[in-house]
Amino acid sequence: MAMSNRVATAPGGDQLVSLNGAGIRRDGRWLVRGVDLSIIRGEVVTLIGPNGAGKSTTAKMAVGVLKADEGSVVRKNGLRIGYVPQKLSIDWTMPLSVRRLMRLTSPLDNKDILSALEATGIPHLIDAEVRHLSGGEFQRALLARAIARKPDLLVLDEPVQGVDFAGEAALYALIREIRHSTGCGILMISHDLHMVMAGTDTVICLNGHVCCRGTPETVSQSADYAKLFGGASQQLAVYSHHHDHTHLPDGRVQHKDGSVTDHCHPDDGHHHDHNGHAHSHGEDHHHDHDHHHDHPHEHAGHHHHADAHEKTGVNSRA
Ligand SMILES: Nc1ncnc2c1ncn2[C@@H]1O[C@H](COP(=O)(O)OP(=O)(O)OP(=O)(O)O)[C@@H](O)[C@H]1O
Repeated sequence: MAMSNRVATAPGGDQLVSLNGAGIRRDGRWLVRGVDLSIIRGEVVTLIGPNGAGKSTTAKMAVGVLKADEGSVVRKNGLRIGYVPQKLSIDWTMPLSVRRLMRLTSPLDNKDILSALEATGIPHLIDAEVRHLSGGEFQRALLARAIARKPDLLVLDEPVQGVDFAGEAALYALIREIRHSTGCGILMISHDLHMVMAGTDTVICLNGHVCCRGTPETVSQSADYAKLFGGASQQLAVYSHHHDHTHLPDGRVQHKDGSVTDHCHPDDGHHHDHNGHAHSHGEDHHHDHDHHHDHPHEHAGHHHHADAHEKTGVNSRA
């Protein structure tokens, strides 16, 4: 039986949002239930879980787009939230510039718009048509829109969908950098397990309920996690041990000693592609980078473009 959502009172300490036994019920079925989670300033919490596990539903409860049918959701008074939803509904027949997209959900002056676009690496696209953006550029624009509000809490629902491999790494690096420079808390949903592990404090594994939680290391060793993710869980440990360089938004590579080069070093830790297989540097990896610099529309991942646009549009609640 659904209980009423308790009136929000400010959580203690530095807690930005806290869900306690929160659940959403639709058409006589619990989409997700019994979710306990809280996020403090500077913390990155990542939700993982299979399709339909209730990750987006949980994010929407945290943001306030959905009201919990059971349990409570408490947001800090005056909390500013930057939200990148998984799906947006944009009318693609209407002309819409990046600048206007940024202003749809909050009043922003040109300076704020430009500095957010600079942070996500696409200031040159400020007057570009949104429908002409590549998948990765579109995600960067959405992220810029979310950070331009100078949020205390960033909620990112699959922020790298449709983004090619090099762009994915760069966007995750950017998200980590935003956390460090602003001290905001981040609630993130991701399917890219190996990618998020490096930048996550707490992982919550959902499957209609919280299946397991803890540090990335604890969760990756949990039996429940292994059951849900099978083989992918094995490859994760390999990645986290070998991650020693970061891809910057402009495609260059920052090494653990702080130096920046155009490409990876031959002895850099290996990445994994989407199947979790390591690939050799100097082959497809260089290829990715060259394309990243010169032909942003010809990325290996460009086939996601239409899909990303189909799945995403503007959500006025963001
Ligand atoms: N308004 C709704 N009415 C009925 N069912 C819904 C509604 N919204 C979501 N669902 C169902 O709730 C379940 C959880 O959806 P949710 O979008 O939260 O999953 P998810 O973990 O984010 O999945 P994915 O990884 O595929 O994005 C799904 O089975 C979905 O079909």
